[in-house]
Amino acid sequence: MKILNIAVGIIRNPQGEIFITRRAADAHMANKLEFPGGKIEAGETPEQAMSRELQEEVGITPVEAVLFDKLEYQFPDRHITLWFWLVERWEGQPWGKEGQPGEWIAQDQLNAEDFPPANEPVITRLAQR
Ligand SMILES: Nc1nc2c([nH]c(=O)n2[C@@H]2O[C@H](COP(=O)(O)OP(=O)(O)OP(=O)(O)O)[C@@H](O)[C@H]2O)c(=O)[nH]1
Ligand SMILES: [Mg+2]
Repeated sequence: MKILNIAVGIIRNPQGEIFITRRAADAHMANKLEFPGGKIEAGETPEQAMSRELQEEVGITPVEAVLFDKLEYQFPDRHITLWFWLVERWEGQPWGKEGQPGEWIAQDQLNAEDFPPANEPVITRLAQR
């Protein structure tokens, strides 16, 4: 059983839109929408991991991040702990730096079925506000 610790960023602009990317066709949860992020490496805090991943994947540097939620999820082959950081201040402009499509989506238009199942409580919370 794989144990994964993941930190992701919910990048939200003043219009209430969130920057979402699409997972690669050959990745776990292929073609699903996702919040940019990835595995927390040894010696990193969850916030440091999120910040590094946002620089690597979407080319921004978070200036401030607030923990939005922490969830556990059991897949058939892996157990994941997900840290969701709300990022409303950053430097740079997010884009799909690794070739992945990225787009701004109004948070009340987000659809839980488009994301990995672990994200469901977070999508529900975001869609309500
Ligand atoms: N990035 C991201 N991963 C998520 C989300 N929800 C979710 O269940 N996951 C799962 O968390 C894991 C994240 O892995 P990842 O592929 O982004 O990790 P990474 O960037 O370090 O990838 P790499 O090591 O292949 O370069 C995957 O198993 C993925 O399915 C999400 O919203 N964003
Ligand atoms: Mg990733």
